[in-house]
Amino acid sequence: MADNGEKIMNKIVSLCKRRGFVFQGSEIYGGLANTWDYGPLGVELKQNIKRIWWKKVVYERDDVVGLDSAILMHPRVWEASGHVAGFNDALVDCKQCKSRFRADHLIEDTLGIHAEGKSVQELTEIIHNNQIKCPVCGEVAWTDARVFNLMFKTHQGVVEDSSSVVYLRPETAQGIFVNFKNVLDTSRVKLPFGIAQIGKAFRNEITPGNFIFRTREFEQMELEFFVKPGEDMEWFEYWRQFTMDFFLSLGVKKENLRLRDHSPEELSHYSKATTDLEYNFPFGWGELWGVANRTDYDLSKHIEYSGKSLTYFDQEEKRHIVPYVIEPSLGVDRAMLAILCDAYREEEVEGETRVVLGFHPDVAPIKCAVFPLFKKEPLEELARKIYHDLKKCYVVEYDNTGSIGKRYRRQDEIGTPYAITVDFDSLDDHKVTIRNRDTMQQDRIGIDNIKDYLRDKLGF
Ligand SMILES: Nc1ncnc2c1ncn2[C@@H]1O[C@H](COP(=O)(O)OP(=O)(O)OP(=O)(O)O)[C@@H](O)[C@H]1O
Repeated sequence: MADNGEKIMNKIVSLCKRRGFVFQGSEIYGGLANTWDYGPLGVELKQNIKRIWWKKVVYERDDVVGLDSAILMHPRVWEASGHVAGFNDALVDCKQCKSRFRADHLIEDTLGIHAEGKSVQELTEIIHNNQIKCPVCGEVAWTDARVFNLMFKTHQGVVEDSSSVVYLRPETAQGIFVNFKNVLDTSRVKLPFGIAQIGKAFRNEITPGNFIFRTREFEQMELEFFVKPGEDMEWFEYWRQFTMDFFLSLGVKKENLRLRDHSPEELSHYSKATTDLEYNFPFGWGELWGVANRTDYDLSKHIEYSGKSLTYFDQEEKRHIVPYVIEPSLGVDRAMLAILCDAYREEEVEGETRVVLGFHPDVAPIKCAVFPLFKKEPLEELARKIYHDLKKCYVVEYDNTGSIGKRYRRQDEIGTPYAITVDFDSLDDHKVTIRNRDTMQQDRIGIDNIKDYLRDKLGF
């Protein structure tokens, strides 16, 4: 990571901890490596991201329905999907310092070439032929690359034998495929249609890191969009563009987003075309949202393994078909990190640095703050009344400690778009001062107009 990128990441991580966005997991026990807990503001930010995604992908459309399937599934699901045999990453160890790396990442980071999808033999050769140095100790002393299955295995019930093995799902998608028929039979959906789901996924990543970018437990927002074969590439293009538009609509800067198409060698075994929406994180470009044309691979495999008919009767053609599927898959935690990184800025104001999270109002954890100018009655009484009244519509915070300047800074730092100050004049003229986070401009408005004002400015 470039020095500046590392500095910015450190600032974001420390802000997240200091203000209650993200805490180290199990911190009082020394922490469990690469686990993170979302604090009071983090959970709001995360919920907002999920709610916006659900609104855009499910509620605003008439061709997508929702689902919430179980994390633990029949082990045959993962045999059918190819995860038991093939959900592997290749790892290499440095014999000198014992550091462990994901082979494709080691190659990408040191040689700058994409190595995803290459065989262990190919990865081993590239590492040896290029005499890649260990990023930790600088030696060239690698083991051969070897595969490692990323699924977490556990046991269901009291007997721990091979018949009780279950996996923590490594993606939410398979829960959708196995419910394809249930949804078809109960929802009167017609092709093209999608099934959306938000939920936890688990991968025993070889090298987790970069804060909440890569963890072993994370959340996904996945859509499986079923289409007629032959219409798949059209829909692939549609969802590819959707991903970019989604983040632009949340105010994420265009120059920090790019769509990267996978080369034929990089494509997963099930995919006809894949594009990643990538974000320019402080540590470099990274995948945010993967869009894959999974063809009829998954449904066909489940037909084969379950013996059940997972077909769709095409009324026009009067025949059963196995639909193709386009999958846009977005990580909640990565989306949150991208939004945090994009929103973070430092500005010089009157000789002081102010830190701002310039969140789009839709994602901002707190929409408005209410301050009494002084900690005194009847100022507080009026301020509290305004606060309680606003709470019925928005997530609002009340703050009566420190100077007004300090209180503004505290709200800037957590991305609150508006702050209202109740002063002595408010008692007579029934007006308050409302201040915009970004322009720092202040308007004097009637107390009765606060809700209209906010609705107009926030857009909801
Ligand atoms: N370990 C993880 N931690 C956090 N989010 C993840 C993780 N793995 C995947 N995701 C999220 O789920 C989305 C879809 O998963 P997908 O299987 O396409 O990822 P992937 O290609 O394996 O990711 P990567 O190449 O970064 O390992 C990703 O775009 C990402 O946002």
